[in-house]
Amino acid sequence: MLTVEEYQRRLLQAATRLPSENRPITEIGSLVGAVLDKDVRSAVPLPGFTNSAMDGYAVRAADVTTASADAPVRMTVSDDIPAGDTRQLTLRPGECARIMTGAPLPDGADAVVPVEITDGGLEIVTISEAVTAGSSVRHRGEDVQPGDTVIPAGTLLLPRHVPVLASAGLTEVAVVRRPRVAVVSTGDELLPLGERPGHGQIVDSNGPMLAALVAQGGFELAAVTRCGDTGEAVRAALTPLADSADAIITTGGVSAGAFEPLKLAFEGSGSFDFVKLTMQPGKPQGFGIIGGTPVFALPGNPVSSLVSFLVFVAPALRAMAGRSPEIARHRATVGEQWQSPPGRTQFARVVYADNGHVVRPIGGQGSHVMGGLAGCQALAIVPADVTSLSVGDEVEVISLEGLA
Ligand SMILES: Nc1nc2c(c(=O)[nH]1)N[C@H]1C(S)=C(S)[C@@H](COP(=O)(O)OP(=O)(O)OC[C@H]3O[C@@H](n4cnc5c(N)ncnc54)[C@H](O)[C@@H]3O)O[C@H]1N2
Ligand code: MOO
Repeated sequence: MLTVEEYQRRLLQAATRLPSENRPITEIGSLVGAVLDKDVRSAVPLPGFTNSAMDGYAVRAADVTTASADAPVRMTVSDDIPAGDTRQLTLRPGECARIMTGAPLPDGADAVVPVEITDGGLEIVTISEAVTAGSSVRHRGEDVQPGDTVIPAGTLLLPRHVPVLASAGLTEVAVVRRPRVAVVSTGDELLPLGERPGHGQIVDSNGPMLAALVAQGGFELAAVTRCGDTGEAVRAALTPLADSADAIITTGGVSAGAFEPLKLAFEGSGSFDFVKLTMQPGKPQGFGIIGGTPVFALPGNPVSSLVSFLVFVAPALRAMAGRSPEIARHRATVGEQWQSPPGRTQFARVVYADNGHVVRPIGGQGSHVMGGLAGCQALAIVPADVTSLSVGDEVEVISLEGLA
């Protein structure tokens, strides 16, 4: 038997980072979740032009230094400058221009008087407070200079990176290609979604669940298919996918039964290993390489498949995508006691209390319990040498509430 950590290391060794690809900036939405392969340097200054930070009046600060509530300054309003105004304007001495947030400051102006300290006049405006030079002005290049690195290589692109990426004057971005993942459910008992199972049959739920986990993890789906319980059926399903996908995930057919199709297809081939792990759920696992493509053969029980994906497959896919392999964990306090099997790392289904600081087990830890799976919010990781959790103990937890 191997430990969880030993098996994780074995799979990570086989997970090589995928090559870089240049993607057009117009596909920026689909770049979120990818890792930058090269520094992003801005081609332009940001802001690109000096502009107003407030709705108000563009002025020379020197013209309003005496303005106060008791002695307001009255000025001629020479122009209206909305955002998007592309004219090159110059302010004449003694005049001001009504200006909106984000509109280009006219030459000659060096401050903006917010509309709130004026009477809002359209032809003549009365200003009742002084402003200093530079006030409410955003200067060209004050945020970013051309050539500045705005996002370093190795960064996982998130929504917060999008504004600067969109504005940096680039046409392409180099990112590590994200793995295209094929999902294959094995089992003669499986029916497609929407069909009503007869006696001995079930709907394939692992396929759609893994497809959702792949998408949630930020990877691409190459295919979601099913195949029957023979070695030939498995080989016929997997061989073409090895060409079109960067990784294949199968479920079922890896334990000790008389008809274990993954084992029938690949055991003894030299390219596949079937192992038992000191974990619960997720004990039987297989891993192999077909035509250069890694194949993660997960156990068929739905809970075992989900846990195996998070613990073994997600880290490997993340490494292929150039990301750090570890998926996020946090610590929580046990709020209700439970038992864990001796000699096994248990991934216990728990629910949160106290904003995620406290976890409680949910009833039914069987690997087939789909209702219980739907009801849990997190997996608590109980080390192999711990058999009993008591109220107040600390455990590490993988949240199932957010994105992986
Ligand atoms: N004699 C032994 N029996 C079993 C052992 C063992 O060590 N010795 N291990 C048990 C454990 S632990 C697990 S986990 C399962 C793993 O079994 P397989 O990976 O071979 O999976 P199957 O037998 O094909 O299916 C198990 C179970 O899951 C259901 N299933 C399968 N695929 C799907 C799917 N796509 N969607 C929904 N449900 C699925 C299947 O109908 C079975 O009920 O083996 C134990 N047995
Ligand atoms: O290890 Mo199996 O995955 O317990 O049900």
